[in-house]
Amino acid sequence: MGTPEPTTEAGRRGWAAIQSDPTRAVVALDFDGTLAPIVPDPDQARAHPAAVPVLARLAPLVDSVVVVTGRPAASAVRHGGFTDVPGLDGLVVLGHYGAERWDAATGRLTAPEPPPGVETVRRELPALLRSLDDGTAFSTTAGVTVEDKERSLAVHTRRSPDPAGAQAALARPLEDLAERCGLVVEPGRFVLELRPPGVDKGAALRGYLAERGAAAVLYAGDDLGDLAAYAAVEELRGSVGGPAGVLVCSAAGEGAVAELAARADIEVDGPAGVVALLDDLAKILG
Ligand SMILES: O=P(O)(O)OC[C@H]1O[C@H](O[C@H]2O[C@H](CO)[C@@H](O)[C@H](O)[C@H]2O)[C@H](O)[C@@H](O)[C@@H]1O
Repeated sequence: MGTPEPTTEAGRRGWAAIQSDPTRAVVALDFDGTLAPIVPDPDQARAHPAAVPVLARLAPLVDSVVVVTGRPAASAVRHGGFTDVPGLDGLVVLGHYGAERWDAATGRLTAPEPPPGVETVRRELPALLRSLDDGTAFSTTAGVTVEDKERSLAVHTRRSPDPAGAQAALARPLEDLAERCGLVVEPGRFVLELRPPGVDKGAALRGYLAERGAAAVLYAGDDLGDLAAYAAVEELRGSVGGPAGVLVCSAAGEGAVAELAARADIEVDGPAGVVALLDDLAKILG
């Protein structure tokens, strides 16, 4: 199969800009659902087997590769297998939507202290979930799991008998708890995350592109949290002198986000499709 073509004029300009001056192009990628296939247990997620090899071939051909993720940076590094990879010595991981940063070049992790509201949520969340449990197999909380991300807590419904129904039923009580604790609820693919406000993937990506002086960016994502990065690319590529950009949607699996697909320039079939696209790009640039 041939390389997918961007379907919009702006996307075609972005794709052409990456090829005309790859040394000023940034390849920015979400982790779960984009580099790593979605699995029921977040702790079992791993980068697609071909992801790290293709990134290692692509990174030396472009300005840089950056992973922009809702995971803690250390978690993405661990689950991605990003340490000590020849070719990925300049890799940057922006974790917790940009609140954290890991640099492969130094191995240094910058992770500010979580605000006190996170500890309050940690204390109160179990009782809140118990109060919503009616004791049946189809209870709102059946199969619901909590991922403690240190700076935030994520309530996952993917393993519920009704993932979308459980997510909808939990939204209001979790929003109330988040608000009382000075946090916000970040919705995602069968997940509601209670996290500190003030950062998003759009701001994280903008900051990184400015730091690199990028003339072009490819951004690939699959989840609601990626919409902020999409918005940043859309705004930047529409501004005079701003970097060109191409938006890739990694669309696959239950809970895939229709709005991303609608705004993307290129749609691919999950992490395997992302890897194939990056492989094509590496071949074009190599
Ligand atoms: O920004 P991302 O890298 O896409 O991270 C977003 C969240 O991804 C993870 O949850 C999602 O993937 C899990 C593993 O495949 C899946 O079980 C879950 O249903 C998805 O929502 C991760 O667990 C979260 O911490 C991230 O915020």
